[in-house]
Order: sequence, then C-alpha cells, then structure tokens
Amino acid sequence: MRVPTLAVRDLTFRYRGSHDELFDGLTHAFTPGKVTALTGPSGRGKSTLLHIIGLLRSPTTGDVLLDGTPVSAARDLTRSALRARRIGFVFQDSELDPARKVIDSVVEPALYAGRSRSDVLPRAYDLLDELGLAERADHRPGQVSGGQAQRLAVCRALLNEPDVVLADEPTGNLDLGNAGLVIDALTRTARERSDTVVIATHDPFVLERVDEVVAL
Ligand SMILES: Nc1ncnc2c1ncn2[C@@H]1O[C@H](COP(=O)(O)OP(=O)(O)OP(=O)(O)O)[C@@H](O)[C@H]1O
Repeated sequence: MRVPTLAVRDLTFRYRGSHDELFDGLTHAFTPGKVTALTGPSGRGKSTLLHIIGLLRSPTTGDVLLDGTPVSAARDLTRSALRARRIGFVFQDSELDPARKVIDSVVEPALYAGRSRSDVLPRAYDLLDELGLAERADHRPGQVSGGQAQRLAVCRALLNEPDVVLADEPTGNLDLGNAGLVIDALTRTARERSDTVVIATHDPFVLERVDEVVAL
C-alpha cells in the first residue's frame, strides 16, 4: 500500500497549565487527492490539530508523519523548512500587509521558500485568475473585501505548490458564491495535484462537499 503523504499516530495534546487532554490518541492517515474535513463541537481542538499537523506546535504524545517519517519532534529549523516547502496554510482572517500590493502578498511565501519572484509570478497570476481576483493584482489589501481577502489567502497557500494544504474555517463569514470559489479551488488542487487537503470547519456547506470527515 502507498505510504500516505500525511498521517497522525497516537496523538494527544494538552495546553500548558490545562487539565484537558485533546484527541484521545488520534490515529489517522489522510488520503492524498482528497479533501478531508476536521469537524466537531467548538473547543474540541480542530484549530489546535491543524497547528500540530502544520508543524507549528508539537504534540504532547504521538507523531505527525510526512511520507511515513515522524516529523513533529524534528528540530525547529527542519520543521520550518518542511513548512515552507510542503505545507500551505489558509488561516481565517489572515492578516495581510496593507502597504503591499495583492500580487506581492501572493508571491511572499515563495520568497520564504527560497524561490525567486520571477519564477513564481506566472503561477501567482494564474491563481489570482482562478480565484476571480485577476483585476485586483495591483490593489492594496485594504482595498479588497473580506471575501476577496479569503480567496487571496487561498492563492498564497497554493503558490508554492505544497502537497499538504491546511485551511482553518476558510469559508467563515463568506457568502455562498465566495465559499464555493474557495472550496472549488481546494478541491481542484486535491484532484489535479494529488494534494492532501485538510479543512477545519463546522460549515454544513463545506461538510457536504468534502470527500472524508474526521469527527473530533
Ligand atoms: N493557547 C491556548 N492555551 C490554552 N488553551 C487553549 C489555547 N488555545 C486553545 N485552547 C483551548 O484548547 C481547546 C481547543 O481549542 P481549539 O481552538 O483548537 O478548538 P476548536 O475545535 O478549533 O474550536 P472552535 O470550533 O471554537 O474554533 C479549547 O478548550 C480552547 O479553549
């Protein structure tokens, strides 16, 4: 059997000073090419799990595995390099630098990953086009709406061609049209590039459209 790009094994997490243990030893292999929703009641740890999978936090016990290799206990430098090269994040209400143009915000993650601006500009424009933002490329983030900013966050996350895409409530506060564009883009990257896409959500609109659901 093919080793999954992303899996978690025997995962638990406890915030410092808290008595509550999250995840109850969660073991799960996420399917490449599919979109998986993490769902469950408020406070069950959906956002925390995304941060752990995204190597921003380390689990209390257990492991995150990329291509079958445990990576959650790796050195900070190794984890940031993996994040930059392999993982794309769509955070809810992503803060964008109001002083930079939209196109510069989209290109920025590539610069962290050591790629050159000229290399990634064509893909940045393609993504803006795909998400209906082509005519906004030269605007400042202060001049885009909430829905446009969320679609912009998707462009940023996909720019580096990550093979793991993580999205925290990416349709929160979006109307159905914008939510559809966001889910379509995340589904397309799963289908066309075999990316592993994980979305933390309680949005019924999203839950109806994903391939798999992990209930926390
Ligand atoms: N930095 C923190 N320090 C201590 N406890 C925290 C911290 N962040 C979150 N928690 C607690 O950990 C639990 C899980 O939080 P988390 O935000 O991951 O849940 P969630 O399922 O994403 O919730 P929601 O659906 O409301 O966004 C909650 O009980 C929360 O209060």
